[in-house]
Amino acid sequence: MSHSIQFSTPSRTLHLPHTPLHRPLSSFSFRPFPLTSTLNHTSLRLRASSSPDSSSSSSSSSPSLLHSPNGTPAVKPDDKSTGIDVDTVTEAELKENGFRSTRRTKLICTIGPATCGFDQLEALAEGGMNVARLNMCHGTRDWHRGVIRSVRRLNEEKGFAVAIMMDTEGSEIHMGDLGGDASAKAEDGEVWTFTVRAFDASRPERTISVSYDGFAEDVRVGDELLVDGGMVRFEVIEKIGPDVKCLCTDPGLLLPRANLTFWRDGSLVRERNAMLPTISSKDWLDIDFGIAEGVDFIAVSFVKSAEVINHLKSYLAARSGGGDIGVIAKIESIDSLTNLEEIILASDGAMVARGDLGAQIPLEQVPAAQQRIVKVCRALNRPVIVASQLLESMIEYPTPTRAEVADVSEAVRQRSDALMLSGESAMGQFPDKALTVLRSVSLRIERWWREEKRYEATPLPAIGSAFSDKISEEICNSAAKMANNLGVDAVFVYTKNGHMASLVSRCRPDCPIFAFTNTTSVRRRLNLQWGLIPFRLSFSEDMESNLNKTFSLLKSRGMIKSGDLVVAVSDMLQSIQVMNVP
Ligand SMILES: Nc1ncnc2c1ncn2[C@@H]1O[C@H](COP(=O)(O)OP(=O)(O)OP(=O)(O)O)[C@@H](O)[C@H]1O
Ligand SMILES: CC(=O)C(=O)O
Ligand SMILES: [K+]
Ligand SMILES: [Mg+2]
Repeated sequence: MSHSIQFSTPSRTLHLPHTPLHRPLSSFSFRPFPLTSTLNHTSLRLRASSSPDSSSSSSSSSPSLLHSPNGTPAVKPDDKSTGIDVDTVTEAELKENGFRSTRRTKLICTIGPATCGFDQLEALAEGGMNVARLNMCHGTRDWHRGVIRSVRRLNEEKGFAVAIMMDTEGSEIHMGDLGGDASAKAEDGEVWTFTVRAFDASRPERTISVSYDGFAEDVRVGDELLVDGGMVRFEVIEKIGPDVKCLCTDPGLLLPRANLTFWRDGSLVRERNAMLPTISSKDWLDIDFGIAEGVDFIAVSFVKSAEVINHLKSYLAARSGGGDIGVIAKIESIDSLTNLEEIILASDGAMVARGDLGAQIPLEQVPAAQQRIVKVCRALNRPVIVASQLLESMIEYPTPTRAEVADVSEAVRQRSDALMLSGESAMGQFPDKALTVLRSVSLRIERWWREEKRYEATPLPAIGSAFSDKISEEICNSAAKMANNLGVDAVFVYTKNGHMASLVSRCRPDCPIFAFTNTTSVRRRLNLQWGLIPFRLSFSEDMESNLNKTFSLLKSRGMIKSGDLVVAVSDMLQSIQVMNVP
């Protein structure tokens, strides 16, 4: 006995015959309407009815149904029964503890000198890295190319779907590199020279180069100069041509290419900054490099408005043949907070870049800004990353502070999609340990959330404007609700462009979401989103056959077992099915 719920119009009842193969408990199927003028007269009617039970011949499982990211079967030719590509970490997690134990919060590692080797990258992937971030402020393009290719090789050889995020330098004011030094210590009372001169060879003692030619002109004696949002502070005491003499008033560690801001009478000086382009000419060259190397995301630093995002997206569409690269807006300036909603709507995701944000607004305002950005992203269905200083002390020490653990917990509790390591993984002494901390804290807080049954009080606003989008949204909302209420083991989502998967993820269901998609690039991009376990699958239009194949492949790998309860949705046939794994 099964039920189906249908959509109907006054003129026509749309009913999709359901052919259950796996003893479905129920099925709800409907198709999006063609977008015609009859839409205005559309009424929604829910009706329980008997579903015609036809014995469709299920196709037997194809050994290479699920492919590795490069499109080749991830199995050895002699292992025909297990043609499924999944990374070892997910597989082990699923086998050991079942669906419920998998981590939902995604983890991003900035790659730098501490982690750029193949073995180091592999250790990070094994440790749960979902996305590798490359900060174009540092390193040469050759260096970045080497990292990108290593990650790709890792994906191909081990079945990982680690995505690559390229982060633009932007044209804000920052220090130069330190002539090869990893850091420099500024002590209280010392006088340092900030200069727009370039050095030929070695850096003169207590001298720092500044990226912005107008610097010496713009600062005034008496201004306060903040490195990295106040990690080190100076007071401008004298200007001599291109050199600015500054007295250290708050000592600390100067890191290569650290951000610089200057303050006058308690306010950030930003007139000149506002004239600088968000995407500099160097950034455009980096973007071309990113397109050529096939990066998955471009994170745009110091976004001020939606315009620059739209501009970049149309450039990418023209250059890379359409939406293969996701554009992430970094929220790290006052302007980006002012124009938050329009920026997020224009983007494919956002980053709470707390490092620079904390240099532009008072530090005590950063937590509220973070909460707001996370909420807006969730409402508008864009993945959101919380970044910077999550485990800063772990650059030097093997254990985090209690405060850092509390900060990570809060980001997970806010249900952000991803957490990001910067210096901890790029140049810290304990990159693997920092990743382990992110992983274990995420798992613990996620479990706490489920145990406490802390469902969100506020419903998610409707976002789609086309009617078929609205249907997708309703299907995903309902599927997630059913998954929670029925206590199912997993939601399966079959999606071509990833949109349905993101809609399910947005609901943050209690169970993990297995996202099956037929392109490698979509698979990697889904790896940024909360709760999604992305697979590549060459699926057909026939959902029953897709399900059958998936079940047998996952079962043969011991990743699911008979009796597991699954809710399945798809963007080909807009339907919800609930069934036990046969
Ligand atoms: N590719 C790299 N090569 C060398 N060092 C790096 C690299 N990437 C990061 N680092 C080091 O890690 C530190 C922190 O990382 P990162 O600069 O990405 O911080 P961030 O505040 O997130 O950057 P930004 O605000 O510029 O995007 C840097 O100061 C630098 O010392
Ligand atoms: C990540 C970054 O750019 C910041 O926190 O400033
Ligand atoms: K950057
Ligand atoms: Mg920044």
